Amino acid sequence: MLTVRAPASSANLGSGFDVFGVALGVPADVVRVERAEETTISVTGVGSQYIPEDPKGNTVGAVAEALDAPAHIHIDKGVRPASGLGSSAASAAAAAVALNELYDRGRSREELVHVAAKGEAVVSGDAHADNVAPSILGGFTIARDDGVLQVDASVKLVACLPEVVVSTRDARQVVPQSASMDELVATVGSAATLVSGMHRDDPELVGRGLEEHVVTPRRAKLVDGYDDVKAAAEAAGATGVTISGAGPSVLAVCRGDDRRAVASAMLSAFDDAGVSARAYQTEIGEGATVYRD
Ligand SMILES: Nc1ncnc2c1ncn2[C@@H]1O[C@H](COP(=O)(O)OP(=O)(O)O)[C@@H](O)[C@H]1O
Ligand SMILES: N[C@@H](CCOP(=O)(O)O)C(=O)O
Repeated sequence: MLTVRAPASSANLGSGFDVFGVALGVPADVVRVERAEETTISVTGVGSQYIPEDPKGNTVGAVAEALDAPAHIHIDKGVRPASGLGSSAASAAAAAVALNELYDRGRSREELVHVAAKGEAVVSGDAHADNVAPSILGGFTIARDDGVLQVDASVKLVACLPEVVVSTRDARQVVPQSASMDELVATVGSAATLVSGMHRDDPELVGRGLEEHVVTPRRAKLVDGYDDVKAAAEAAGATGVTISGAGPSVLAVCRGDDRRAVASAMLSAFDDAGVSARAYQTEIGEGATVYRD
């Protein structure tokens, strides 16, 4: 028997749609695996009533199949589903790391990113790796078709999760199929600024690098109160604000001391919009951790 904790993640970071991601210090999923003749799944924790236990509908089922590693898999959800905090990915990441160990498959962590991404295809229709990469490797990640780059960045964050549900599958429907050259140039400028900031642990550069005008404005319309929450976070000291993943969570980059004020301002702004929310005062964190029994 083996237990793995894999963290929530925030994908896109504005300018890195389907490419950038960061692991969050909290929250996290905890997955426990035990060898079995065939795969069975049980789920407890936050939002577990909305998560299928049929291996064909759960991200961890696809992971067990890809690794040819049948097991009883228990998922204790800390990351609410349909949150924009990589909930489905956290389970897939934890299962990939756990089953690789349990069956001694010898896959590297980079290889496991692609295994776990197969789980994401089950729920969103796309094997996007921008959540599973940070959940497995930790830090800031750049997921490309030809591999993953990882930076052990240290930046303070607030992730504010409103009590509304946005499914990644639905939020992918509003992504435009094309962008203008001006938009491309602006996005490249932001993405380069953000990567530079991650290498320097610089919240000013990372915050500026979140700016993006193609996908984010369309997704923002799916989150009641987004514009006011963003303005409130910036007024309280956030260096940049964007939609976390496909939403509805909103991510704010903070200087060290500002997290409490930023979290409180975001919660008040959601409240003014009639939306209950909770805020995680967190930071870029570690990847999946293995606990042996
Ligand atoms: N292990 C899992 N954890 C969370 N959600 C899962 C899991 N397996 C399947 N799902 C389904 O995935 C959907 C949530 O995933 P997604 O929309 O990508 O949200 P998130 O942004 O939080 O990852 C829900 O429909 C949920 O039932
Ligand atoms: N790149 C994906 C990321 C989805 O993240 P999630 O946390 O909302 O699952 C997208 O933007 O669709």
